[in-house]
Amino acid sequence: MEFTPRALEERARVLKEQLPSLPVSLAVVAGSGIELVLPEARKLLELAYHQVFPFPVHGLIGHTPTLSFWEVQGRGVLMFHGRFHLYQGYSAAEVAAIPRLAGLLGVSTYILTNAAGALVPTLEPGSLVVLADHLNLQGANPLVGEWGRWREPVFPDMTHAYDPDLRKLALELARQAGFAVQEGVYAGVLGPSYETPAEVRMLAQLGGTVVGMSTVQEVIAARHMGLRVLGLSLVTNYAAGIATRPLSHEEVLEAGAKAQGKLVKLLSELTTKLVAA
Ligand SMILES: O=P(O)(O)O[C@@H]1C[C@H](O)[C@@H](CO)O1
Ligand SMILES: Nc1nc2[nH]cnc2c(=O)[nH]1
Repeated sequence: MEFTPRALEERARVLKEQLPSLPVSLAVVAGSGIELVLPEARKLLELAYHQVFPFPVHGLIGHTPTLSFWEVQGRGVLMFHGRFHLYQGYSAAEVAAIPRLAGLLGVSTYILTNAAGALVPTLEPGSLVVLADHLNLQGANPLVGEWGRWREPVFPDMTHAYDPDLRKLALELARQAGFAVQEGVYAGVLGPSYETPAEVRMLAQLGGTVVGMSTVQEVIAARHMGLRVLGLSLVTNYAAGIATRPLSHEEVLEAGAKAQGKLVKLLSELTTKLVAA
């Protein structure tokens, strides 16, 4: 069955009845190998994605597809553990379902994390990139067709897709959490094969700092919903041709696990600051 705006609106209405009745202002999305918890908050509810989204959900190693609901200072925070990717066969509308659902549930700020490869040799694995912009090279856009007509604006401006104030705050808190951190541009490709060395050189020449297979569809949909966006790329590996060994998803997951402590600290500080704002 086709996934329509009506189906998502109906699911949001049902979820609102199931979720604790706290004002929700923030959603956080965990990328590959990134396990997120909020040590100083209370987890009130956890739902498997098949209970959350009105389309068939199939998993991927490195993602536990659940939505958890946390209470932080009397406010609700949604944590999406795992995302949908085009390369898994999901449509652009399905990939964009997370920010759209978050928006329908009352979220105003959307924080996404992802695992990405470094396009420049100076960016070491384990470091963090606060996204300042992106290149959508996936050949898709979640606003094509009826989803684009679903709400205004039909032609959303993407000049400040990644919120400048959130970027500043994230840079400061990431340093405090112990990350080597810089701003950069995310090159979003389709995958699932990793790049060739020639493609990596091209992406760097196009202005990319990191490369990954997610994020851009979500960010376009989030901006269309009027959400403020913060994008954080954990550099899990050097991209092909810069890397001295073959790339693997296992290496990506390992790097996520290694950075877990710092990421949890950063996300915890960020959510505390943002719910209080
Ligand atoms: O969901 P993210 O962008 O974190 O996942 C990245 C891209 C691929 O799914 C995978 C490649 O190893 O990691
Ligand atoms: N496309 C792509 N996605 C990634 N996700 C984590 N590392 C990489 C990479 O090097 N390339």
